[in-house]
Amino acid sequence: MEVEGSPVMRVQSIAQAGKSEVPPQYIQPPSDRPNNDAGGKSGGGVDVPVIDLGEDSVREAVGRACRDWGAFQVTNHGVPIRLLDDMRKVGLSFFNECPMKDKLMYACSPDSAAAEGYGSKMLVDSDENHGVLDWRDYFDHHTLPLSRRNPSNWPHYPPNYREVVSQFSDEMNVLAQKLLGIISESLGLPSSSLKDAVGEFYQNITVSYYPPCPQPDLTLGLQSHSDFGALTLLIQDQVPGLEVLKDSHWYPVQPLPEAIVVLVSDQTEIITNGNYRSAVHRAVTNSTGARLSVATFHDPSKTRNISPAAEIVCQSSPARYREVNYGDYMSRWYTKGPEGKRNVDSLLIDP
Ligand SMILES: O=C(O)CCC(=O)C(=O)O
Ligand SMILES: [Fe+2]
Repeated sequence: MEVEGSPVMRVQSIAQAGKSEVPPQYIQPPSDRPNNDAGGKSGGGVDVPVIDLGEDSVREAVGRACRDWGAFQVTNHGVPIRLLDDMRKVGLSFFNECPMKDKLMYACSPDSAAAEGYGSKMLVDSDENHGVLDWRDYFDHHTLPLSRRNPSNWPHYPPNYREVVSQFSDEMNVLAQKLLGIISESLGLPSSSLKDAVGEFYQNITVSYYPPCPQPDLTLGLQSHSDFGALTLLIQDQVPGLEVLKDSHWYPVQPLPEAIVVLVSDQTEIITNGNYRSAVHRAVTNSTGARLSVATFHDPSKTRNISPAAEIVCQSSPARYREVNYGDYMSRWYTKGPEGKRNVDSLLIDP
């Protein structure tokens, strides 16, 4: 029965029906299609940097990557590789092995932003977003602070699912804190600067499942956007799909099973007064195999006001961004949609 609007379609069910064409709602306008960027991909051997966190010059390397890309991969990060593998494994089992009726027991409300559970549609319905759908299903978990973590809202299958997600959440929290410290130091700030500006982490973990798509040239797994929080950590499986925009070209992020992708997000751009800009990224689809990624978002609390750090703003470099309440910023993102643009630009004092 239809409750409100049209029922949510599960991309996995559409893919399993085996049609040679995707429904029209999934077809991107020509300007947003993946092959629009002819010749840009991996141009001249340029790649999203891979940084060994154990190396001596880590601050310089992180600073350069944040400035040039807003994105990098880290190795030697201290998170057990076994846990990365387990996280991918349980995520995949939920999508591949749970019958649809079980998955639907966890369906999240399509009418509220960032609701926990099984979803297929990122934005809330509104007149303001144009509504091409992503070729993706996902499961969103609220993981931190611990008062938000309720594992009984998460899949009961496979049996170790909840335990693995809890451990993964804790490890990502430690790594995100460490990275905010390094990023602060890379700007010549005390290591606690960014952490103090963000406050207690609100952490969400989204497992994204991109089924094979019969028309990868016309669709996107996830439309172009920058993440709206402070710092995103992402792991992917061996199937490529994540791309980062740099100088108007899209660069694939090479799957490295032991590495963790770091994406500078909008609040870090504001706090660093634009010294570091958030990474615009998207996911493309392919016709041969499903792809899985796990993104861990570290955000301020909704009540927090975010503005350029006092240590950075001085007479010679005045604030370039207006102060914003994080909760307001987030709800605007979910109604308006990213539309391939950086919403953070709307806060620029002198665009
Ligand atoms: O699947 C990916 O690699 C990208 C996921 C992502 O960007 C997101 O969930 O915000
Ligand atoms: Fe993202």
